[in-house]
Amino acid sequence: MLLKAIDLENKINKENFEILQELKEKNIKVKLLSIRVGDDYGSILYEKSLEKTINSYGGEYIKLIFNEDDNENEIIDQVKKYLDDDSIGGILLLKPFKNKELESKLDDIIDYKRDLDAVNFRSKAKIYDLDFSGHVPITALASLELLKFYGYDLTGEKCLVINRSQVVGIPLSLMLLKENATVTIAHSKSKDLKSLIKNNKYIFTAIGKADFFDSSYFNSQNIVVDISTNYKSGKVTGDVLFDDVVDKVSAISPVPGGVGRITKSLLIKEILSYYL
Ligand SMILES: Nc1nc(=O)c2c([nH]1)NC[C@@H]1CN(c3ccc(C(=O)N[C@@H](CCC(=O)O)C(=O)O)cc3)C=[N+]21
Repeated sequence: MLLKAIDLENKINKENFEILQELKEKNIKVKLLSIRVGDDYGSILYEKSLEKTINSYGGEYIKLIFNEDDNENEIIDQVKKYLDDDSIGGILLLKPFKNKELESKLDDIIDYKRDLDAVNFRSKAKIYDLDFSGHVPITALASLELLKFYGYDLTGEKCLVINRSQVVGIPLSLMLLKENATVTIAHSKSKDLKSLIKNNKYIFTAIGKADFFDSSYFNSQNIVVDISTNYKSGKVTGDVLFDDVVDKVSAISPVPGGVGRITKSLLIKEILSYYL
């Protein structure tokens, strides 16, 4: 089965437009601030996707872009200036980038209420507590929502998460735990990914290597959620060599047209809630 985004995306977008109508009546304009340091491909793609969407909502997209070697204090000062503007309903710090010290400082100046991807220490503490009532990392949420939309119940199921980042692997693993799944976390240094994949039913991958997993990795029980957006030969592609794998597995989400599209719609949903 193909776990495509379109029906769930339409459902979320419909709800979003209804909220937007309410906001328009109150003369409220939606404003999103994103911060990028460096030139990560997925981040640039996300920016383009968000820009189009925010514009279609008549909102405003404020995009801050810095180089990896820009002065750290200047970056922080610039960001702080925008944070004073409380007409901005959501703040997104795009990841990954190299400077971890700067990343951590930026994470924690983003205030909790507008912390769309739950990077601030208070947001993270709630997630650690398996309390997902505030903002949660949207890509992780999108992966889970896509499966739920197609009726999958993760209770007691073996799930393998191939990623250990703050915005994908860690929060997704905790969200899966909350769904009563049995979770294994793998990463770039994991040995024998093949047998790990064969020993699990649900495979969530965000290793960021274009077309890395061919059909030899999977069996007919696997349900594959491809979270990555990589670039290869002028095209957007996931971690899974889709054409080779699609007929072998039980279900797979495509890239593009899968998790990324849900992520974008859910981000809009999250930011709209600030203004209600
Ligand atoms: N803090 C943080 N949170 C993120 O969620 C995050 C991030 N940093 N850094 C970069 C990656 C990448 N990412 C995408 C989300 C949606 C699309 C998207 O809209 N994709 C569409 C369109 C792609 C196209 O233009 O073909 C699709 O897959 O169908 C792409 C990429 C979020 N990321």
